[in-house]
Amino acid sequence: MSKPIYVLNGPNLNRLGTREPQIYGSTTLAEIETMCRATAGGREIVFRQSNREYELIDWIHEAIDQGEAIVINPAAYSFTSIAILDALKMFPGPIVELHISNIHRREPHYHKSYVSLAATAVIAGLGPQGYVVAVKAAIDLASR
Ligand SMILES: O=C(O)[C@]1(O)C[C@H](CCCOc2ccccc2)[C@@H](O)[C@H](O)C1
Repeated sequence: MSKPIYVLNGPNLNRLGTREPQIYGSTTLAEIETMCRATAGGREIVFRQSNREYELIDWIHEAIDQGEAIVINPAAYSFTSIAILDALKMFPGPIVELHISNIHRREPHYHKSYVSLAATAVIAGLGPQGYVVAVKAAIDLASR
């Protein structure tokens, strides 16, 4: 029995589809969750979002004990949170960092992600479909 893939989402992503569609598209986080579950090929997906740093850290700890891979869109915490980086460095399996937008083509404060220092792979700029690519990549990396 394989262990779940954790798909974790950081601050403000609960507002996807309501603002800035020119940057993030009009797909809601609930629709993205459905896309991820449809991609998982029967594997369990744990899909969560929080605006609280400590909650994301608690879920990373849960994944350390119970998960096979992590897909994470840390949102703005990518660029600020050493605490999330430290938690991810404890995770033994593959980590795919995911950003809907191409953060490297945006404002300079979005260019350096601490999370990338722990990520196996980084996907940025594919829009909401990037979550599907990230889940597929996580499953592949976990099977190697
Ligand atoms: O492109 C991404 O996925 C980001 O992680 C999204 C973050 C923003 C989270 C979503 O913020 C929203 C703002 C307005 C409407 C909907 C979402 C942003 O801070 C990162 O630089 C890139």
